[in-house]
Amino acid sequence: MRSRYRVKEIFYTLQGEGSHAGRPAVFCRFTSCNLWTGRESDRHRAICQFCDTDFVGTDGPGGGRFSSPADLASAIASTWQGKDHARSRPYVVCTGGEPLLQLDAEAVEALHRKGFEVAIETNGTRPAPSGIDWVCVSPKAGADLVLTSGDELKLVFPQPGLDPEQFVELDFTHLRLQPMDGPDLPANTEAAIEYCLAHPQWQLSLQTHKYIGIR
Ligand SMILES: C[S@@+](CC[C@H](N)C(=O)[O-])C[C@H]1O[C@@H](n2cnc3c(N)ncnc32)[C@H](O)[C@@H]1O
Ligand SMILES: Nc1nc2[nH]cc(C(=O)O)c2c(=O)[nH]1
Ligand code: SF4
Ligand SMILES: [Mg+2]
Repeated sequence: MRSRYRVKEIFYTLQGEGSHAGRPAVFCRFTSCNLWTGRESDRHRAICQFCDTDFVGTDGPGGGRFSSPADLASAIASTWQGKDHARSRPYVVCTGGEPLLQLDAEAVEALHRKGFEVAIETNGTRPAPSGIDWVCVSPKAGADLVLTSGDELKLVFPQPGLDPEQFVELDFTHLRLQPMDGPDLPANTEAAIEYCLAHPQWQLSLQTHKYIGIR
């Protein structure tokens, strides 16, 4: 029980991506992923090779090991910096790494008790506990998708072997294409724009935090 949750970092910023872009949020980045070790020397043999994130260890700002749902929720609540207002609830985005290797119903309940609306960013390869308020699934080529419903499907584009068409009949409210960051970002952005213009059921998601220089 000493380390039920392993967390790389907890920080307060604006959600940069997807339908909630611009919304103030605490990000809780869980350590570890099932599609990459996180070591650069392993990237070429990973299932997911384009990851833009360091999720190894518990050494980031606010990171650590938390022994209970209440401890994790307290750390997240103490990172929220927004003033109380009737029009908004505190918002936490659980990400990683792959948060569904660790996030359980008890943690979600503890966050709700602290007054949080709970969102998740997941690769969709593991089932989600009940109670999460916003589920964003980002499928990865070569990984089986088990989470086939949610609020938002955010496809990193292009991914050889993944055609956006294969996701349109799934049970997601919003469909988003997010250009793959990396050396080909300009061309990937062009391609995503072209795809959305021709297939208006898809909307563009930009990683706005990278453009404005925040975390
Ligand atoms: C770092 S992942 C962590 C959450 C989860 N493991 C996942 O993949 O959804 C957070 C988001 O960043 C996206 N992402 C990761 N690398 C990216 C890249 N190079 N370009 C664009 N989006 C990327 C993921 O697809 C996901 O939507
Ligand atoms: N600002 C900001 N927005 C984000 N949306 C999803 C992120 C993630 O890494 O999961 C992320 C992130 O790392 N930073
Ligand atoms: S599944 Fe998510 S955290 Fe894991 S390597 Fe891919 S983008 Fe990174
Ligand atoms: Mg990120």
